[in-house]
Amino acid sequence: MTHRDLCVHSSTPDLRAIGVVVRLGVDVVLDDVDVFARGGRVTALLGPNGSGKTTLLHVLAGLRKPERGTVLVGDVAIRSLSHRRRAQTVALVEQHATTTTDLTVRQVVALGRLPHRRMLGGAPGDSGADVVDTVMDLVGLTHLADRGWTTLSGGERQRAHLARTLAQQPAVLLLDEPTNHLDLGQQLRFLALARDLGLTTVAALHDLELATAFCDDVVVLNHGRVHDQGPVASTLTASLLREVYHVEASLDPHPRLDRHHLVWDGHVEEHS
Ligand SMILES: Nc1ncnc2c1ncn2[C@@H]1O[C@H](COP(=O)(O)OP(=O)(O)OP(=O)(O)O)[C@@H](O)[C@H]1O
Repeated sequence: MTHRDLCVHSSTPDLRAIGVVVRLGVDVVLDDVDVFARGGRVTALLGPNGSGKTTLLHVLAGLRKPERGTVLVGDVAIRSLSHRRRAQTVALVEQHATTTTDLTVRQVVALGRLPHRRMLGGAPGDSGADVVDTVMDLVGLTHLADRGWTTLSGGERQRAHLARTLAQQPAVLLLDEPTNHLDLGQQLRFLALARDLGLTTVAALHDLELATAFCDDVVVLNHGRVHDQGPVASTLTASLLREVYHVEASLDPHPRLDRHHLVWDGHVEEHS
């Protein structure tokens, strides 16, 4: 089994948020948000701290019901699906996912198979052992399969959470700051893997260089609104970076590679 065999869906659907409004306490945290993530592509979800990225990912995953608006996977409203069907369709790797358990790494990854097991009638159905083996190999954790979960380092846990999520075999993969515990090599491997899977992927990232290198499109949030969205290089303009991040920077053509890279002139505005 290879990573290509992991996709059990006949097509990779587009993901759309339409007119999403979320209020937390008295604050409107997402304000009439429209997002389009094209099927099979990797979309970076960018924006300053507190701009609404995690909240939007929870809405996209169907975990949070917006006050207004809807999320469509293909032409199906995500919240119209049963929990089980939703888990087979969309999977979220959380930013601060914690699992305190006595389980081994392999058992934690195997939890991702639960939405695919037959719940009634006694027949265990597909145990998905080959899927679990494949995803553990993909994230480079096979050698730690029998280790206790609590003995893993932060980066190893992050990779195991990705493996558990991939074991769900979703069509849509949502990642909340997936590289924050990873060393440089693991960051590059992780995002290359996410790209190569060919799923509809939305990844909240703070590292604009990684977003530029690995993502096709970007959605930029600011104060709970979509500031702009579209292909990476044409969307992350110097004026957007100034307005949203208050830095003097631009995406310039890379001198050696066939892509853009971030150039920052060293100036940064003080907090007002
Ligand atoms: N339970 C809550 N009650 C009130 N405000 C909340 C609540 N949870 C989150 N917020 C606020 O909602 C806003 C959006 O938070 P969110 O976590 O979605 O932002 P983010 O873009 O993911 O931030 P970061 O980059 O720092 O992780 C923030 O201003 C946050 O303080």
